[in-house]
Amino acid sequence: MEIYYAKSPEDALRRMTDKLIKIMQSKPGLVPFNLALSGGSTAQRIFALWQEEYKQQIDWNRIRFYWVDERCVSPEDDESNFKHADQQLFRPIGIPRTHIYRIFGEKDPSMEANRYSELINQQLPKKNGLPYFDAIILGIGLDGHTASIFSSCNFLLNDTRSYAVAVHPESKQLRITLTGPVILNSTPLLVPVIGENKKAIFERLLEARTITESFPAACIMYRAASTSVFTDIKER
Ligand SMILES: O=C1O[C@H](COP(=O)(O)O)[C@@H](O)[C@H](O)[C@H]1O
Repeated sequence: MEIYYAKSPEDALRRMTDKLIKIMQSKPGLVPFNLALSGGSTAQRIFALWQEEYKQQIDWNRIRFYWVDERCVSPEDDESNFKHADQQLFRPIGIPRTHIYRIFGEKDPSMEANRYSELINQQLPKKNGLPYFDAIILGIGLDGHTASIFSSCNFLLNDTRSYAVAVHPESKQLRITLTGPVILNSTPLLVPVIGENKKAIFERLLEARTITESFPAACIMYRAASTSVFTDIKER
């Protein structure tokens, strides 16, 4: 796991974006470039930055957009991961709708997890017998979850399905999440860890010498072949 320390949240996100651009440039013939997005507040800051500063710098037309997770709500709901990407990125940049593969959070969760698993099985190339994304932007929650794999549903770290239903441990909100095997098959993982409120979990991540399944983000980030963390938290 490599860690890039930046002096501000925006700088950390710029470094992450520059890395993404380099990854894309290192595979010039690779069309489409399949990118899985996360949701939450960090993703919203990324979309705002991309819209403001990267409109001309990213080869948007090559990218096909997928999600690592979605909340089981309608696409108009403020909780929808798709809604924020759509409002802050896709519409302002003018991404063709055919390049966007959203998870239908408004549909029956189990059926939708199966449909989306099937979709990525058909759309994505495979290695090790599993589909893979060309890059994943992966978040880390304050409680150590990643995607929507919480410690209370850590069996999803080893689930054989590509996407499955998860339950938020406190709100009980249903989620659809990418599972561990496909995340680990899809490196590089680009992990933004932004803001003072992430300091405690970031330090726990750095100290997590023994990877326990009660800390899903550590399980994924230490096991992945390539994880790059971008943070504005000061180096100790
Ligand atoms: O619930 C979620 O949380 C994580 C972290 O989000 P953030 O608000 O702390 O940036 C996110 O990566 C995930 O996609 C999202 O659904």
